[in-house]
Amino acid sequence: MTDILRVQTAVVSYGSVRILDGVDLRVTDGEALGVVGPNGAGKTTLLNVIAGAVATAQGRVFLAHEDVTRLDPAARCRRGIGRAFQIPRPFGVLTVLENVLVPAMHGAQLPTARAYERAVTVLERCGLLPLANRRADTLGLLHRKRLELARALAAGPRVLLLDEIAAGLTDAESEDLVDLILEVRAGGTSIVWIEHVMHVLLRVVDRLVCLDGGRVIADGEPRAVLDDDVVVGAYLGPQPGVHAKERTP
Ligand SMILES: Nc1ncnc2c1ncn2[C@@H]1O[C@H](COP(=O)(O)OP(=O)(O)OP(=O)(O)O)[C@@H](O)[C@H]1O
Repeated sequence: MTDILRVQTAVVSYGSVRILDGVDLRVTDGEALGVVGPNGAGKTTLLNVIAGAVATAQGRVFLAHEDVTRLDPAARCRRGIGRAFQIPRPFGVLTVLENVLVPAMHGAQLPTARAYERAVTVLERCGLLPLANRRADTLGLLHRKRLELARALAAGPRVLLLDEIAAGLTDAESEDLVDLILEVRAGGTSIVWIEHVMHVLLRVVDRLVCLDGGRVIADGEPRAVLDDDVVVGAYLGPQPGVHAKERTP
């Protein structure tokens, strides 16, 4: 299987504190990878390294065969790394449609007419077409999350990075979002998804990586990773017989 994304030996420090300590990560084309780990493990920092928002002091980031290590987030977005943030970041004064047009024109670099077509298709797919002319700052949380996803999709990502997008949603709303992400995945987009809501994550991902203290401590089949003693210990400390998944919300 071809790797669509590869991180080699990512190292990030803030002052004397090492946040990522030589992280290696591979995502094969079409794969959905979940990233878990206790608070402060370095998950968002890893996503920042992939997206280009934070530089790795060592190592490399590859998208397919291209070394993108020195590219900024906008250039990585144009090449196919899309991102949806935990806290949606729409342009509040723009309409829903305008919010999706921006990445279609500047991320996917489509000419205006095609950007409109892309925006309408994505809004329809995300269930937002009826709200196309609403100002983004008037939307409720689920719709803002959908818009966040729509903005990432409008850029036409080959790899979609998702950061705790189920946070704050009800179970029914999360299920709704999962159905949408499953559709995205079925369309061939690879996914790297950080999520604390484990039952939501498990509906989508093929593989889980667990980070702790800036290192990968487990990588494999999702249930096996969650049952791994090292992972259980990272979440709970030494409490034999209690599993990470029982403690995760
Ligand atoms: N810009 C920064 N300056 C200093 N420390 C930072 C910075 N960004 C992150 N950190 C620290 O790096 C560590 C890892 O943060 P990160 O957000 O990557 O963890 P995480 O695994 O995503 O955590 P959570 O699950 O709580 O979101 C934390 O201790 C955090 O406080």
